[in-house]
Formats: sequence, structure tokens, C-alpha cells
Amino acid sequence: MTFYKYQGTGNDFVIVDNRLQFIDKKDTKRIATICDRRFGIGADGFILLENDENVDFKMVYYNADGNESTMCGNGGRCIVAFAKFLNIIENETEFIAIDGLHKAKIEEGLVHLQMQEVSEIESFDNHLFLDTGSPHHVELVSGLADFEVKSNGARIRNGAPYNEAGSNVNFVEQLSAENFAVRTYERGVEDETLSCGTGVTAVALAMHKSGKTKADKISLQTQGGPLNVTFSTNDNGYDNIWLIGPAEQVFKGEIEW
Ligand SMILES: N[C@@H](CCC[C@H](N)C(=O)O)C(=O)O
Repeated sequence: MTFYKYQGTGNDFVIVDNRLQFIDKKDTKRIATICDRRFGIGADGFILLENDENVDFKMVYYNADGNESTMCGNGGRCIVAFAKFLNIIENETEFIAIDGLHKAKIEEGLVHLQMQEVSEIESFDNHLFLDTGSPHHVELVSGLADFEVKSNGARIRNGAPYNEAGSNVNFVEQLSAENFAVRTYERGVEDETLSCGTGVTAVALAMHKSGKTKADKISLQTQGGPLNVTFSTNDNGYDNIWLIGPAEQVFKGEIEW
């Protein structure tokens, strides 16, 4: 099997062209081993690019634990760069993922990925919860650089109300009016990752909803580099939401499937 390794602000993925449908998608153990950083290639997620009847391609996303999961924003940006590499698209595309149709474009080396509209953001005393294609708990903390993301993230991800189904957990510190630092504990990786695309999208909307910012273009500093999120507001919530950042092919290799 030929595989490609991509990274988007340090969130890394093994991506395979599965247009000929040769991958056994039920082989959870194999996918988990491929993502294992010691016994495999190593990645936060495994992504298949497949044919679709109506749009340019289909994205199928698996977490590092080998289970198919909900939307991955950074993976979405990486698969757009991969589709361009395969000459399936030029600089604009529409593709389908588990949460529906996505538009995307490549401009000045950055991948702009349109996310689904968000109408519900739940606010609690010390956090917000919303779904940006994947579920996200968003909590402001102070001293983010020294914050224990893994232990606190695991406790929140596994505790009520999320329990077994879980949630991704984003810890946030405001840096200026429209600039936030974010560190994310990812469900299905069960660790902090260097960046989470649906996570920073959730943070941008949650910070706007809670009045921490009035901006509709928000910069998010992840451990793996900067991302931007832009959006519009409407009577129901947020639409025209775009996640913007780099996506890079790191290497290509061959392994036995
Ligand atoms: N890294 C992703 C999120 C991937 C899905 C997540 N781990 C989940 O299972 O909810 C991103 O960039 O959005």
C-alpha cells in the first residue's frame, strides 16, 4: 500500500488514496497500528480519499485508536492538499465528509475549509460546549503554557456529561482582542495533539458567543502554529465559517496493508 503523511499545524495524518476500495475499513487494529508512533508510521489520524458520485471526492476519517470518527478540520485541509497533489482538483473543490458537504479552496499556499453552520452553543459556569463537526468542550484557563492538558483533558473527556462517547477538550487563553492560544486534548487520540481544526473553530465561535471578542476573524495559536477562523452571524447562530491554515505533505511510503 502506498501511503502519504501530511501535517496541518502539527496535527498529522496518514492518508491513502482508496479510490479502488482496497482497504478493509473494519480492520480497526491495523489502522491503530499504522497510527502508533512506535509500532507503526505514527499519526493522530488515518484518512481515506474515496470516489463520490456527486462531488470531487469523499473523506473517511479514523482517529489514532483505529475507530472511524466525526469531522476532522485539519484532516479536511490536508485531504484537500492531497486531492490537488493527485490532480483530482485544482484550487477549488467540494467534497463530502461524515458531517456533510464542504467547500474548500487553496489560496497563497493556505487551505481554506468551509465548516458546517453552528446554531447551538451551550454556555455553562466555566465552559461552553458546541459541535463543529466534532464535539468540543471549551474552557478558559490562565497559565496555558504550563497547564496540565493531558490529565485535565482526560478527566473532562471521560467525566459527566460526556462519559464514554466523550468530547474533545480545548483549553484557551486570551492573548488580545481577537487572538487566542489553544491547547486541545483529542478524543480518540487520548492525548494532547499539537492542533485541532474543529477545536479552534469551536474556540473562535465560543469566544464570540461569550462576548470575549467582537471580531469575526479570529487568530488561534496552537502548539503547532497559527490558524485563522472567519465567520458570519445570523439569527440562528453562525454560518459562512472558514478554517484557514497550512497543510503539507511530509513524506510518502510503502507498507503491507
Ligand atoms: N484533529 C481533528 C479532530 C478529529 C476528531 C476528534 N478526535 C474526535 O473524534 O472528535 C481536527 O482537526 O478537527
